[in-house]
Amino acid sequence: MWRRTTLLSSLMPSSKASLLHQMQAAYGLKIWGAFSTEVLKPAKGRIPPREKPPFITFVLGGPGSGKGTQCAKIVETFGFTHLSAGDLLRKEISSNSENGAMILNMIKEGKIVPSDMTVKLIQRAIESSENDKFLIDGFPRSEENRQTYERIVGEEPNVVLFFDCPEEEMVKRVLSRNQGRVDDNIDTMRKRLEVFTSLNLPVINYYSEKGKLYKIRAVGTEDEIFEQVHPIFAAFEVLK
Ligand SMILES: Nc1ncnc2c1ncn2[C@@H]1O[C@H](COP(=O)(O)OP(=O)(O)OP(=O)(O)O)[C@@H](O)[C@H]1O
Ligand SMILES: Nc1ccn([C@@H]2O[C@H](COP(=O)(O)O)[C@@H](O)[C@H]2O)c(=O)n1
Ligand SMILES: [Mg+2]
Repeated sequence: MWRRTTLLSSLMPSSKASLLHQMQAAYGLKIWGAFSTEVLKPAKGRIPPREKPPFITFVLGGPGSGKGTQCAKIVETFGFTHLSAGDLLRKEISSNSENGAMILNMIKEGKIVPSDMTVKLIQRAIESSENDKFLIDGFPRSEENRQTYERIVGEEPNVVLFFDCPEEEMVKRVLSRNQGRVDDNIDTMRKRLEVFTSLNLPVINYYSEKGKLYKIRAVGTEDEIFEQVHPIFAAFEVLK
């Protein structure tokens, strides 16, 4: 659903907007092309609509496996926009949103926040960016996350990275992270590891079966790990 339909309808005469809404209901929002020529001139300050879906990479791995660290390197080298699902949820807490208290409790417990909330935050962040390539870090964490994204956004990821790291190493990294996160303690870490095994591993297997998964051995120095990541994106740059 990269059609920015709310934005789109607000740029149209009301008769067209109403037609757009009827067609959205009838055709499940797959109608961007029909209206795209009408909105090529964006209003001042508005982001122009995309002509094609953005390039999406899901970045998976257990807590402390180094997803955020490697995403920063991919951003620097390949110009992606990094969207960490956890960071988007933490921002919701600090912006005093109505769901903030519930999200904070879920994060303290290492539990997965209701999928439609997370997907909408991701979708909003993508739609408000002019970039056409994104790293979605820490998502999908469960089959329900994955299916909700597909239902709401209507697209599949182009690539899925999996940072595969031994548990002892992940525990060591998280407990020495020192960034003041409420979930960086041994009790929550145990729960997060359980959630990773029971809910996230099935998603990783799903993408493996679909041939979309790139498994990275996430041990060694940050640069050594990035040496495995670099060729994946370099290949996609060549294909563009
Ligand atoms: N290769 C590495 N070797 C040692 N420490 C590392 C390595 N990569 C990252 N770290 C450190 O480990 C900690 C966790 O890394 P990072 O925040 O990138 O993990 P994450 O997968 O995003 O974790 P979370 O799911 O909890 O957000 C950080 O303090 C980071 O500096
Ligand atoms: N898809 C997601 C991602 C994260 N959460 C919650 O946020 C916590 C921290 O996530 P990090 O990726 O920053 O480690 C995580 O433990 C969950 O509580 C979520 O619900 N759904
Ligand atoms: Mg992270």
